[in-house]
Amino acid sequence: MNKQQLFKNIKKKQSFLCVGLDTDIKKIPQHLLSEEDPIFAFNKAIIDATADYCVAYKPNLAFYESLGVKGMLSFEKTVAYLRENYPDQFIIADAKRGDIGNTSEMYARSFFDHIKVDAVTVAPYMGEDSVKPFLIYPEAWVILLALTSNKGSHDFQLTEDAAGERLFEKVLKKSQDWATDEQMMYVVGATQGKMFLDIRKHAPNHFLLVPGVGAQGGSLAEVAQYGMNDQCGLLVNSSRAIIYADKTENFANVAREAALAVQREMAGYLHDKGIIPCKA
Ligand SMILES: O=C(O)c1cc(=O)[nH]c(=O)n1[C@@H]1O[C@H](COP(=O)(O)O)[C@@H](O)[C@H]1O
Repeated sequence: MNKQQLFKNIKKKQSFLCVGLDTDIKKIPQHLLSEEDPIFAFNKAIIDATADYCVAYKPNLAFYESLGVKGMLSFEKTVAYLRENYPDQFIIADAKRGDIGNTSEMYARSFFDHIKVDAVTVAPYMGEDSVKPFLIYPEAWVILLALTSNKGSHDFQLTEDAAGERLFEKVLKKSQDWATDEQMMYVVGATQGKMFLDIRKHAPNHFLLVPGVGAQGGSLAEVAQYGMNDQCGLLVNSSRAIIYADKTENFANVAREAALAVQREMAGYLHDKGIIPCKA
């Protein structure tokens, strides 16, 4: 999916919500455990319930890999289900990959040739040749970690060189030699508040993947205030606060309500920015 299509979907749905499919076998409702593939059954129910209110899904590979081969099958089935039934959804494999070029080529092949997602999260630490193999696929996106949502983001990302430039700023600047805003996005944590202003100084037009609202306490209002650009430029992820909003047999309906509440708030911000004509 290209940038224009993504923006079109955002306007149509009046939403820039990405639902995170961080599906933990220990957290899904008990009654699903008798299903042949409980993880897929859970994902399918969550997707069917929330698809009206979001534009993207982000399965995090850790949750699938932790179950071995069975987990990877659930992951592949989930992506295939989205592709077939919700082709307008942007699919992000949250894998935080990146290795020497020869190995990154294999990661890229797995996500873009084999599984066919729209985007993969990539760590910038190993530099250009670790990122470029992901960029040879047309309409495939790299989402590069820039300023993450966790406490540890201070350890390296916020450190300054002698000239006062912070590491995440170097990442933003240097990576723009590798790809344009038609193929690269950046991860910026919702917990970073006013730092979005600094991000936008270096990347005014890029889409940002913003995790950290909901369970991590980041403010959607601040993200919209400091991070939104004229084409929205934001995909805000929420995982636990939506998918585990309820643990009973009614879980999918409650997840739908949780997604709807976020979508309504987002519609307000899109309206305030003049991106959509009227409040939902
Ligand atoms: O790359 C990510 O998606 C990511 C980056 C980051 O800085 N912080 C962050 O929380 N994430 C991921 O976003 C999701 C957040 O989940 P919740 O806190 O449950 O909404 C998890 O899959 C995290 O691994």
